[in-house]
Amino acid sequence: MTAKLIDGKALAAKIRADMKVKVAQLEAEHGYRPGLAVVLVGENPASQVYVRNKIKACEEAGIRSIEKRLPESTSEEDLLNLVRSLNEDPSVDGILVQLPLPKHISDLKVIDTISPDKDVDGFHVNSAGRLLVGRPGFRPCTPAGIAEMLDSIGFDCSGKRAVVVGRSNIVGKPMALMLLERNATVTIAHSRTKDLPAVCREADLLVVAVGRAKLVTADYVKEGAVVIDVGMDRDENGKLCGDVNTESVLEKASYVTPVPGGVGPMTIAMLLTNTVSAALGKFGKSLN
Ligand SMILES: Nc1nc2c(c(=O)[nH]1)N[C@@H](CN(C=O)c1ccc(C(=O)N[C@@H](CCC(=O)O)C(=O)O)cc1)CN2
Ligand SMILES: [Mg+2]
Repeated sequence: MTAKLIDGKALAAKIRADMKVKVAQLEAEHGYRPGLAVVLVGENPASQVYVRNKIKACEEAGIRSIEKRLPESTSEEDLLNLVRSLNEDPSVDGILVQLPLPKHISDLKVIDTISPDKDVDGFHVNSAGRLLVGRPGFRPCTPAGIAEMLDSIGFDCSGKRAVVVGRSNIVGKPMALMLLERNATVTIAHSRTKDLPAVCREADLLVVAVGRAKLVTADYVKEGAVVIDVGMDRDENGKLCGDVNTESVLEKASYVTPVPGGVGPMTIAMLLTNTVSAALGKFGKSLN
């Protein structure tokens, strides 16, 4: 079998265009435009790129972005106070604090200070709990984007074997819960899993989010499986690549997501979706 690539860039562009329409409708009906606060602490080069792309995506969709750039030396208390002031600001619908934060700041404290109503990253313990018990709430953007990609190829999770490699709070764990919600039989594999290739070969759907360049080769893949690559790594030549050796896997999988141009752009599209959803909520409306 020769796999097809799932074009995340094109799907993200479509979702962003849909959000632009929703924003225009909201403005026409209520004279209100959604606002996203984007908080970046320090000068991590990758974070600067992601934040720039998020702000650009907001602009194109008609979402106001409220940029807050703080120096690396910012104290935890100052950052918490900024988040508290954004919580109180009625023109801010969503608050995004770009991760990773500097070492002297606790990610958890900052995330848990964000008002759950404005938690468009879906990282707050309230959002995580809602996902766990199947209640509506903000879903983390990367797994939500992957769910959209699966819908786009007509992949029905029900009864399928899904293996999620990686157990982070922002990708692996929420992804596993979202697949369970869609009635897949889900395994979470991680660095202590014995015989990882054999576990992965059980999967009809393989989601890899471990941060190890080109770890997954054809030997990990069942014939016809769908392979989702969440990695954002560098190969031996410093070139951007994922956790999946795409070339190797292409011969076995039915679908593979590329890096770049796969899951990454979907993460940003879903951030816009969550922000529009937060703003609609203010007017007693929802996206669907
Ligand atoms: N507050 C958050 N922090 C982080 C998140 C997040 O969702 N919220 N996720 C990642 C980084 N991230 C978004 O913030 C992100 C990473 C990558 C991409 C992306 O589009 N990648 C491109 C390639 C970009 C490049 O050339 O370097 C692609 O895959 O095509 C978007 C968003 C950690 N932090
Ligand atoms: Mg930290």
